[in-house]
Amino acid sequence: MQKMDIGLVGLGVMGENLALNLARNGFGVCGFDLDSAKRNSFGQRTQGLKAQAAASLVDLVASLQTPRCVWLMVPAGAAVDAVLEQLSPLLSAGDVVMDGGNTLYTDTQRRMQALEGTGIHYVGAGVSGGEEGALHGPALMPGGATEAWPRLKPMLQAIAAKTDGGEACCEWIGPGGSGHFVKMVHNGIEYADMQTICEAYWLMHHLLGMSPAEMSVVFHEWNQGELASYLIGITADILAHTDPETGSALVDLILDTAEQKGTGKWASQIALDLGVTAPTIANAVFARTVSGLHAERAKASKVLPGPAARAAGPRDAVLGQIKHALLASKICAYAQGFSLLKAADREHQWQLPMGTVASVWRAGCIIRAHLLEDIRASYERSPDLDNLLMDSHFAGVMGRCHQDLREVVAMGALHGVAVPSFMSSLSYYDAYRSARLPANLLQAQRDYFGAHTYQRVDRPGKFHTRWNG
Ligand SMILES: NC(=O)C1=CN([C@@H]2O[C@H](COP(=O)(O)OP(=O)(O)OC[C@H]3O[C@@H](n4cnc5c(N)ncnc54)[C@H](OP(=O)(O)O)[C@@H]3O)[C@@H](O)[C@H]2O)C=CC1
Ligand SMILES: O=C(CO)[C@H](O)[C@H](O)COP(=O)(O)O
Repeated sequence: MQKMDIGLVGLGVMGENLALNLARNGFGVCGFDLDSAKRNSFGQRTQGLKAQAAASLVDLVASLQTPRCVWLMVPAGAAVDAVLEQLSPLLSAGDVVMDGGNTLYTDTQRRMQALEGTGIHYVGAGVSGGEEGALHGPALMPGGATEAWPRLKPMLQAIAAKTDGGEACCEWIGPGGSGHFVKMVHNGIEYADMQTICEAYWLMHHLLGMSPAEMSVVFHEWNQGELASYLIGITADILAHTDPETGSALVDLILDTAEQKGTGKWASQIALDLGVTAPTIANAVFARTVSGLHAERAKASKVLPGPAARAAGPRDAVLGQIKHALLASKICAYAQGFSLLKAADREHQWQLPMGTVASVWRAGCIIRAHLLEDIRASYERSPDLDNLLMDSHFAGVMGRCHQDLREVVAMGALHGVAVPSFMSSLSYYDAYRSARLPANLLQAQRDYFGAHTYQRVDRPGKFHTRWNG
């Protein structure tokens, strides 16, 4: 029997579509899922293609050409460990295992260590693009055992999304857990991007009294210019969608409680661990957590005073300001994400290719956006850029947009509309561009109560003062 090129474990939303994508690109795929219904569905969907469903992991391994290549697309966490426990004894030195789930990068590092000495090449790959992307072209961010790359490269680059210039959105990221780290940062930016768009929508609703259909037209228009991105595009589609049963805009009927699987939280936690300032990303996570307090918020809305939102200025002028605020906030979120990459790179010595990361995110993934080409170009100009905001192009855009970001944050504050992402982006921007901050007073406070010492601006050394003596 003809051997297959790759085995795919986990035939859920992503796994089945990735397997189909591989098969359509001419690679032989053997799929396995614990759920027999999913195995049967896979068999049906791949009829006529070089693909088959295996009844067990043993059968899947037996179906593969050597050195074998197995792609895991099961839920992150315990399921990956469970699969590896059964799978690794069936494999030999030289075989490749790639986990494409949203795995915490330290788990990937732990699994790599556990496989040390077996000769199995372990890879942690970021995969983005959702169901559609998996089928038609995801962005792929593989990292881990470099020996695996020659084996994976032809398959992954064939199925990956392509930019308008035909470049595959899949490149080798680096060693260790770097592929999964990059995907986690992608998701942190995704959280920030989504929350900022939600705040723009909410301001249009409260301050301009716009209907979802009217907003859809605006988002559609914005999607033609420098804000062009997948998330702006799907927002335009969502706002135009009518519920067939009630005739209302479907978005108005959705419960305002956001769920999360953890990647944005990890990005924020790791930013704190690495001492990276990432408030737009962290506030996007907090915006989801406060949305979860549905019943409490309902009570508080009747007790806690605040201004009532009312009409704010001429529609076109306010929309122009919100558009600029969105762009400025988006740039701040990317700046924070790339700072996180830079800090992790320093910590782990991964030699992360920043321009390549931006390049891989240009198509296929959820944060794909017009602006990623500019980010790629800025890291090409200055690979060691301290902060994306310091690139001349982005400094110019911020110069053009920061005043409108201020106006929009002020509007939110004055009208009692919560805009945590806009606000934190502005504070991030203002803090970063301040040659002096009030941390001198903070150091004095620390020294006052805890004799923690401080440094002076006029002479070297560490100093302590008896402040109340
Ligand atoms: N959905 C998305 O847009 C994206 C998801 N991801 C990540 O990809 C991974 C998979 O996501 P997704 O496809 O959405 O998840 P699904 O839940 O749709 O699919 C996972 C599949 O794995 C199966 N499975 C679980 N344990 C095992 C096991 N031990 N052996 C074999 N199969 C198993 C599940 O079966 P059963 O249901 O019976 O448990 C299920 O069919 C996750 O880590 C996710 O975070 C990454 C990018 C985008
Ligand atoms: O990785 C993804 C996209 O890039 C997944 O869709 C992920 O599940 C989104 O995260 P969350 O469920 O926390 O919103």
